[in-house]
Amino acid sequence: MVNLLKAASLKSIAEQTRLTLQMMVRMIRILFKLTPAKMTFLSAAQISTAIIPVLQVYVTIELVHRTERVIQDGSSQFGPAFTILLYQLLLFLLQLALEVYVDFLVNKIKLAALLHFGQEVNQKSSRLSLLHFENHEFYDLLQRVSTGLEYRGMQFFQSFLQIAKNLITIAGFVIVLLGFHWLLAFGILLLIVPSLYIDIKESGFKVSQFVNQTPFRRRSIYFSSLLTEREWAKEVRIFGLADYFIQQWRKYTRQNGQEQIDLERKMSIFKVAVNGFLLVMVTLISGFLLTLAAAGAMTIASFVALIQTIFSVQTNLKTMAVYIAGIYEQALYTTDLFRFLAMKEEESDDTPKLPLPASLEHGISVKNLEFVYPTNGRTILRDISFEVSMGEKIAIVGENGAGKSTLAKCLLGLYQPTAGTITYNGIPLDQMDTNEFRERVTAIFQDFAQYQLTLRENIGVGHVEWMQEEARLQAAAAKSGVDDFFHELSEGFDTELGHKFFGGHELSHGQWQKIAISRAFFRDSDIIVLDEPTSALDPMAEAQLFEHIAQLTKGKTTFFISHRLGICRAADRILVLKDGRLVEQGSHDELMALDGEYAGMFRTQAEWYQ
Ligand SMILES: Nc1ncnc2c1ncn2[C@@H]1O[C@H](COP(=O)(O)OP(=O)(O)OP(=O)(O)O)[C@@H](O)[C@H]1O
Repeated sequence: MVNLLKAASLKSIAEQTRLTLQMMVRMIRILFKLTPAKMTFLSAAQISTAIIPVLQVYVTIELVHRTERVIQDGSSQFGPAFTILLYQLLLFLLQLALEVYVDFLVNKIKLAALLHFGQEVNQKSSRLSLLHFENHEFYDLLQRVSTGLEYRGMQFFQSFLQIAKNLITIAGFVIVLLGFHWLLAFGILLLIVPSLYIDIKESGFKVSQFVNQTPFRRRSIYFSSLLTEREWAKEVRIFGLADYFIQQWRKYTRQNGQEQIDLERKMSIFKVAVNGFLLVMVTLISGFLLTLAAAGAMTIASFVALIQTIFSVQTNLKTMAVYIAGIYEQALYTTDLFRFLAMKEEESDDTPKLPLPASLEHGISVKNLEFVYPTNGRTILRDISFEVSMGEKIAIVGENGAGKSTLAKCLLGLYQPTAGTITYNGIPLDQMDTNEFRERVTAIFQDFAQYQLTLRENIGVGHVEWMQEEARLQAAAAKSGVDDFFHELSEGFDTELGHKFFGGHELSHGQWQKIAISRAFFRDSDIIVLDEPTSALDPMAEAQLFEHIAQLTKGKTTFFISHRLGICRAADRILVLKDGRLVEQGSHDELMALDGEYAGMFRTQAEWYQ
């Protein structure tokens, strides 16, 4: 720890201070912009409470004076002494009222901050490229910025106000002390330096520890969720995993907790030393006061009040050091927040984006497409080229891991190709207005969403503006086979689905998949991508769906990925991927005649049905 403290040079404190001031100004500006009136009242109320302790010193001096007179002259002096007691009561009541008011304002501002920063973080997450979600460091950062958002700005501002308040109080006390002897004031001011230094250092260590511990904290949360969430409950029981997961959870939780305790322990040695030094200094200053009293430089009343003042200053200094350290800590967390909010969004450059033409008569063209996952640097798609005419039904097939889903994500603009181009009607995907493009495409993935919401919302999110249109909902439900179990839903489209809220109606996996498919139909877009759309459907439902798909997607360009090669017969063209390369393409009959990769896979599957 000594080395740690040495390493934390004054230069790094200066750098930390610059960053802290920068973050503080930025954050406080945002809060004033969000709730100008409340922030102004809060500042005024906090500053008013700062003056009260200084007034209390004068009231105490006066009270001791008048009490002396009561002792000397008897009950005739009772009235004036009582008046001072009343003043004291009034000051306490005023302080109480201000504190209650401050609490109320703080809660209001905290809510405004939570709504503001929560929205910013959520909005940013939704606008970042999908690739960030493949990166563990991104999840670490996301976890750090989403924790305690309501406190971020407010703790900053409150610490700032508390420091200002304490400074005003200390300044008042220093003026009181100066009235007696300059040395008293000087000695008191000297006390601030060591406690401030040690607290700022501690905050720096705590934040870097918090950052370093994030992956382990996420691990511990993950193990806890494995034990508490329904998704995993079956396997945990069948495989008897509870003990193992609890052990793992304990391991990470204990490791982080122990490191924190170790840091506290090491810091506490320094803190005890510094605080011990402060107490010795306070005693010396009090001793000096005693010598002043002995020299007849002050009355008993002043002596009592000044002793009280010196101890109050010491408490105030300690509090202030804690708040200053808190500000440094907040600044480091806030840096994370602003870094996250400044991350480059999917569509961040200012070059004007091209609109997607109403008719896509020139079709889709993929040329020399290559894709490398940045997370592991592996080339997943290489040199893929093909053309698709509007209205064509394209099946994409291949073994597990061949790159089918990755290709679908590239076609949808969710992943940017590392090399090569994808054009829609001659316009490269990266030059197109993303929002407009996404309005024209729809996709259902293997891991489709099961929204724990009503059936209306589950289908309606395909096109939010149409969510209340019963006829459209019914049509989409009929096309995907949701009709088959609609009668089981007590509230029709307004039935809550899923187990998470309001005792919702739980569905089978295949029923959820039908709903996901109706969402795609509900959107009514020009281009449809279905990534294994029928994996959970029974053979009858699958056959029905494919009959429907042919009609429903009439005039629409459809890509469907499937391992069930039987349904590929319905496709106009089949693209066969192998190890990230396009090895064959053609109709079912053409590929069977070619007797290559596809024919081999088809025959193997067919054997199972014979
Ligand atoms: N997020 C990722 N980061 C790194 N590599 C990935 C990621 N997702 C997939 N891969 C790798 O890319 C390759 C292709 O995966 P992809 O999901 O596109 O295959 P697929 O043909 O759709 O497979 P399946 O039939 O099993 O669904 C696999 O080798 C996989 O390991």
